Amino acid sequence: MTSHSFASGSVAFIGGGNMARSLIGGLVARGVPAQTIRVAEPVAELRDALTRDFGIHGFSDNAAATAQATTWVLAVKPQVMRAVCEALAATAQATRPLVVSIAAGITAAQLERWLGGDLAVVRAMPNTPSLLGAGVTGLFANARVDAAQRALAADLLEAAGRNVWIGEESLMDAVTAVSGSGPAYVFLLAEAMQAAAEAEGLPSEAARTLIQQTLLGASRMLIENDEMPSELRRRVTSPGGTTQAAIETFEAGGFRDLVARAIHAATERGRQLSAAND
Ligand SMILES: NC(=O)C1=CN([C@@H]2O[C@H](COP(=O)(O)OP(=O)(O)OC[C@H]3O[C@@H](n4cnc5c(N)ncnc54)[C@H](O)[C@@H]3O)[C@@H](O)[C@H]2O)C=CC1
Ligand SMILES: O=C(O)[C@@H]1CCC=N1
Repeated sequence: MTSHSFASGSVAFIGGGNMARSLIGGLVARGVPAQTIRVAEPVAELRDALTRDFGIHGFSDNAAATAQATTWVLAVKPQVMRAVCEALAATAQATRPLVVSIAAGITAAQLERWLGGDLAVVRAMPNTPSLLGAGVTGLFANARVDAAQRALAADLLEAAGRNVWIGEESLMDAVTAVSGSGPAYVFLLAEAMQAAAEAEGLPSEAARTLIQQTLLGASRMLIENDEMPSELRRRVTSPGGTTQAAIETFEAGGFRDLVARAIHAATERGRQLSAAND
């Protein structure tokens, strides 16, 4: 951690599911003292696993978890966010924490309103590679977030990977559609490649290794070569060769348009989640 550690206060996670687990694991791995991390999770097995694996404090009650915390991370599903916030409004008004939400769709204004108003809110959109410290998080801060709180939120999410600050909140639904959901698109590609490889006669295990290492190697080239994807693709594509045959098939099938429509659908769903759970 940098100088903005939570040693002066503590961080309370509300909801101890998949994403909270990834973020908590990242914080502990980066040396944040476990005794400064609290989690409220109603499912006893999940709560016990978090306290056992990371040595953090577990609570079944949200109010108890937040009572001593200067930073709250709201990590419940969008569908329960309003009820969770409204039940914590009195505590929020009494203690004025920095509120960080990772929920898809739910806006900073909604969170502020449900928590009683006039609060510093950071909306964050991490992704599951956070578990490995290889995540990326889009962050938006409302006007009440000061420089120290901004640094605190950045530290919190940097434990999970890289951060990208977004100036306009309306773009957070596009962030969600690109990087929040994005790992699933890569996994879908891996599933489709696996099925196609087996259809061509490759043994399952051999195909698995070929696909895993291809996705890893291509991702590393995207980052480490720092060249446009189109240029990297050009170098794989010999004229009249095998790659060209595949790429022409993708293009003829409307691959780019399909990706655009998928990301648009995810962006729209983010907006709908905001309206549906208001
Ligand atoms: N899974 C992902 O890839 C990502 C998820 N998100 C967001 O993170 C949030 C959580 O998602 P996941 O971790 O995937 O879901 P999850 O279902 O694994 O975790 C949510 C947890 O909240 C607990 N919970 C339910 N009601 C509660 C309450 N009243 N008080 C406290 N805890 C309660 C549940 O028992 C569950 O363990 C969602 O809002 C989602 O939009 C954001 C980025 C990526
Ligand atoms: O699918 C979802 O709604 C969440 C948000 C981004 C990834 N998972």
